[in-house]
Amino acid sequence: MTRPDSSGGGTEPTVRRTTSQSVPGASQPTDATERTSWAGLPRVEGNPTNQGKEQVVTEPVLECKHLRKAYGQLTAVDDISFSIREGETYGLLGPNGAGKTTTISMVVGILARDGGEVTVAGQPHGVNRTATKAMIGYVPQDLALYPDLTALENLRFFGNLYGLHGGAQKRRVAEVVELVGLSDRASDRVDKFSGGMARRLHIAVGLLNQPRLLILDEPTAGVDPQSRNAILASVQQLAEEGLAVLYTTHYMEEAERLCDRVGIIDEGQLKAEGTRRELVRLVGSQDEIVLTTEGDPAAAADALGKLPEVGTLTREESRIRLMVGEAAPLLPTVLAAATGTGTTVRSVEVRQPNLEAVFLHLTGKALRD
Ligand SMILES: Nc1ncnc2c1ncn2[C@@H]1O[C@H](COP(=O)(O)OP(=O)(O)OP(=O)(O)O)[C@@H](O)[C@H]1O
Repeated sequence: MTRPDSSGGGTEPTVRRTTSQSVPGASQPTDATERTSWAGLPRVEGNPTNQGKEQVVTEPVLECKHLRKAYGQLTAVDDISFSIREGETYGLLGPNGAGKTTTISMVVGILARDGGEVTVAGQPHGVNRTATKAMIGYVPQDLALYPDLTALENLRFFGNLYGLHGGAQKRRVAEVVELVGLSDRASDRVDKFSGGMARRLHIAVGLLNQPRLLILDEPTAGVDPQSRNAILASVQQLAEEGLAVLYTTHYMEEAERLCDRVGIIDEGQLKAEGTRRELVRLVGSQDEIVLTTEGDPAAAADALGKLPEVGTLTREESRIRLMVGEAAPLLPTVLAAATGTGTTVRSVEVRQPNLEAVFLHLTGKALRD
């Protein structure tokens, strides 16, 4: 399922194509209301990118400008800029070796950058900046848990490192355990956990310090579908409650399901950035409607071909394929035209262009090459 975005409504796509394409800033919020966020911070309702989500008027929680990192002759990150606002989930989507981990390592402040700037909540951030690091929760790709301790013992250990003690620690540990859905396994040793449960605990550790920015590096790599769903649901909930989330993945489906905006990264460069709809517009693709009919498919195809909204139409026996702009609002018209000829429509399938197609378009290769 893809979350709605605010790029519809007949407006032109705002994706700019440059070396690194970007959608600047996104639209300004209109309906701001104060409330308290999950992180305990005052926040303003609203999200710059999603209709149906809340809009935000604060400055970006994270702003990266012209990040650059080379390993010897290899430029692993080449002039990458992006920003993330409160309540927004930003996905870095790219294949293995694209530069995702190098980028987020600089954002976290565990890798010195060769160039560029990072600000967290408006403050300069870097390897030696503890004040801004305290606002970040980082969940690295490799698990950093003690297998012979229970989940609770792990959380208490990391809580102590964060300076959380006594009642505050107890409350926070209970909150994060609940949030990742591990309350009933909290007293079990981690070496008894499935890979997915350990990943969820790993996220809980990253949340202990009530971060404003949560950074997750491929958190679903190698986990079972149930844990994957639990992880995605937790991340979604956290973003809804006000966290800014930076999420790297090479799974297109996750980027589509979870992220308000996606940056497509390849060979160290941000090739494009925007909402799913904005990115898909780059390809210029149309939705495809496939009807399986019974009765007189030729007559149905004839009637459908006369609809002004229908572009290319092809028919293979009882299957009729139509290329249209946006399929959803057109379905009643399409069905009425087909059945108006006395033809029965057995099934309707809508296929939308996806980020895989965008990636192919921008880089000339498949995401999973
Ligand atoms: N410490 C290092 N020394 C030398 N080269 C490195 C180092 N770390 C990463 N690289 C190289 O930099 C490039 C980007 O790597 P990076 O790990 O950032 O990619 P990634 O998109 O996170 O990939 P993955 O999904 O496999 O983690 C790759 O070519 C990688 O081999």
